[in-house]
Amino acid sequence: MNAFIASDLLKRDYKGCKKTFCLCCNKLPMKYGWFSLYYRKQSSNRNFSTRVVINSVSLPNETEVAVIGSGIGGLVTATKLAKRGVKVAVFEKYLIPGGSSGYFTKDGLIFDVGASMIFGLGNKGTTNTLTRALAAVGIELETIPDPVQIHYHLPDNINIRVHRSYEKFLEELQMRFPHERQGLKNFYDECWQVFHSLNSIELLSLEEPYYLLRVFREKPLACLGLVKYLSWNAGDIARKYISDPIVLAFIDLECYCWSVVDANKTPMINAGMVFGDRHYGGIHYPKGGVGTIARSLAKGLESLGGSIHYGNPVVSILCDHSQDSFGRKLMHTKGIQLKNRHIVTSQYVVSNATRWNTFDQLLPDIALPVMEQRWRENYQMSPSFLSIHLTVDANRLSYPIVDCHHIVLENWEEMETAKDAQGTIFVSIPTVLDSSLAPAGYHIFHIFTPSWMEEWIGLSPEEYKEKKQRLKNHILARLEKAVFPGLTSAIQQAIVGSPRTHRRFLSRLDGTYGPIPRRKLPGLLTMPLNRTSIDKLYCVGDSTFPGQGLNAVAFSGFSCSHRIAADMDLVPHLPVWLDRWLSWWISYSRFQ
Ligand SMILES: NC(=O)c1ccc[n+]([C@@H]2O[C@H](COP(=O)([O-])OP(=O)(O)OC[C@H]3O[C@@H](n4cnc5c(N)ncnc54)[C@H](O)[C@@H]3O)[C@@H](O)[C@H]2O)c1
Ligand SMILES: CC(C)=CCC/C(C)=C/C=C/C(C)=C/C=C/C(C)=C/C=C/C=C(C)/C=C/C=C(C)/C=C/C=C(\C)CCC=C(C)C
Repeated sequence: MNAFIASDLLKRDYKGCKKTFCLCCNKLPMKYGWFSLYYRKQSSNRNFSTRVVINSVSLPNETEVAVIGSGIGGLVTATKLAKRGVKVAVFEKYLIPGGSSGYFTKDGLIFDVGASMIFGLGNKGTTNTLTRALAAVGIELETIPDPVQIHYHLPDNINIRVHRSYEKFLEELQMRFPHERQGLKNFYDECWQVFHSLNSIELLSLEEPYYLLRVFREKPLACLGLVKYLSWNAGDIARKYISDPIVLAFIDLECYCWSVVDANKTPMINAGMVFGDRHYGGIHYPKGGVGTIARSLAKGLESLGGSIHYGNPVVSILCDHSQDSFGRKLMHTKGIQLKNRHIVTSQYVVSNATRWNTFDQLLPDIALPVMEQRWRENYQMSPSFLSIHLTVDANRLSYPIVDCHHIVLENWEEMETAKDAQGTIFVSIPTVLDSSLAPAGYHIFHIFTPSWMEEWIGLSPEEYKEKKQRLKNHILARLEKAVFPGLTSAIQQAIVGSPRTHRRFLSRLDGTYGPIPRRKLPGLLTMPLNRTSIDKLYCVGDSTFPGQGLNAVAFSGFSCSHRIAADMDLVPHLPVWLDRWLSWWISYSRFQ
C-alpha cells in the first residue's frame, strides 16, 4: 500500500527519468542517504515500476549492532541501545520507517497502513511502553485520547461501546446481559489484577536472570501473580465465571479483534494488558497519524548517533562457527549482507522481520534450529487482511460519526470466517479524532477483514482486480446495511489492498498479521524470547514474547535491548556462566 507514496511521486516526476530526493519527505535526503530513482514506463496502462538505488557511500562497513527492519520492535531496540552509547545501524527494506505502523499519503490525505488503535501511549505506570520509548529519545508526542475503544455492532442488534471508563463499560455490558452481571465483573476484575501486576513492575528482559531476581525481590506479589497467569488463557478464566454462550462469544470477539484467535487461545497476560490498559492509560491517536511514532523514533535514533538506511533490504545474515565455554559447537553472527551486495560487519544482529522471514529467507543455508522447529509446531501464521482505504464526504453520510473504531459482525458463528470477506469487519475512522488527516468535511475510513493469502494466488491480473472490486463492494454493502447508511454514495476514492499488498509492502511472509497458536497452548509460556539458537542473533517484534500489538512489540524492543546490553556488559548481570545457564534454562526449557 505504501506504494501510493511512490505512485504520488511518480505522477509528479516520472518524466524526470533520474531524480535524487527522499521519498518520505520529498526533500533532498541528506539525513536518509541519497536515493537515486529511475522510473521505467512498464506498460501502456501507465503502471510504473520504481527502483531505488542507495549510494553505498552512506552505508557503514561495520557497526556494533545491526538491526534488520524499522518496525516499532526494531526501532525501540535500536534507540534503547543507542541511548546506552552503542553504535547501531538499522537497515530498512522500505522507504520509510514503521512497517505495519507506517502510512501513505495520497492527494494530501494521510492514511495509516495498519495499526490505528494504539495502546501504550498513556502517561502513567510502566505499561505505557510507547510513551517511554519515545521519552528515552527525548520526544513527547501530541496524542488525542479516544473516549471509546471500540463500538461493537453485533447480531440481534446488540450494540456495545467499550468506554474509557471501566465502570461505564461494565455497566453497559451488565445492562445488556443482566443474568451474567457477577460473572462479567469477576472476569474483567481478574483481568485488572493481571494488568496491575504488570503495571507495577519494571518491564525488561525475562531471559536476563539478574533482572528477574531483582524484580522478584522488589515486587514479589506482582511477580508471583504473573507467574500464576503465564500459562493461562483468557477463555479459561472467562469460563470460570460465565456460562451464557452469547456472553462467551462476546469475550471471544473481545480477544479475536486484536489476537486473531478466540479467548481459549488468547494468553491471559495479554488479555489482562489489553482489557486493563484501555481503561487505565487509555487508547490514544498520535496527532498527524500513526506514522509519527516511527518517524519520531527514527529521528531520535539519529539524534543519538545511530543511523537508519532506507531502501536497503537485507538478504542474508552472515554466520560463523565457534565453541562456547562448555566446548559445544555454536553458530554466531558476524554481520549482514544487503541486496546491493554490501556487507556490514557486526557482532550483534537483531531481526525485526518475522521468524519465518528470518530463518527461511535470511538464513537459507542453515538447517532450521530445533527451537524454531518447536515454535513452528506450536504457532502458525495468522491470516493477512483485505484492506479498504476510503475518502468519504462526511456531509453525504446520513448521520454524523462519533466513534473512531467499530467492529461489525452479523452472525456469531462467522467471527473467524475469513473467506470471501464474510466474517468480522474492522472499521477505523481516525479523522473522528484527528481532523488534520484530511481536508475539512472529509473522513478517512480504513476498513479491514482477515483474509488468507491462499485465496489470492494464481489469479490473472484481471481476476485479481475483479476480486478486489467484488469483495470491496460486498464489504461496503454489509457496512451500509449494518452501520453506515449512505456510505457508498459518499465515497470519493477507494484504495483496496489484499494479502499480496501486505506481503509486498510490509515484507511479512504471506502478509501475515503475526503468529497465532495452532491449538490451545499454555498461555504465553511457549512464546520465544529474544535470543535465538544462533549466538548474538536476536529476534524482536511480534514473533517474540508477548506477540502482536504495538505496545507488545515495543516491550519486546525493551527486552531485546536489555538482553543485548547485558551480553555487552553494559548493565549489571550475573557471572557469565550462571547467566548463560539460567537464561538458557528460562529460554530453552521453559519457553520453547
Ligand atoms: N494496533 C493496531 O491497530 C495494529 C494493526 C496492524 C498491526 N499492528 C501491529 O504491528 C506490529 C508489527 O510490529 P513489528 O515490530 O513486529 O514489525 P513490522 O512488521 O511492523 O516491521 C518490520 C519491518 O522490517 C522490515 N523488513 C522486513 N524484512 C526486511 C529485510 N529483509 N531487510 C530490511 N528490512 C526488512 C519491514 O519492511 C518492516 O518495516 C504487529 O505486532 C501488529 O500487531 C497493530
Ligand atoms: C520467567 C518466569 C518463570 C517468570 C517471570 C514472571 C514475570 C516477571 C513475568 C513478567 C511478564 C511480563 C513482563 C509480561 C509482559 C507482557 C506485555 C507487555 C504484554 C503486552 C501485550 C499487549 C497486547 C497483547 C496488545 C495488543 C494490541 C493489539 C494487537 C491491537 C490490535 C488492534 C487492532 C488489530 C485494531 C482493531 C481495530 C478496530 C476495531 C478498527
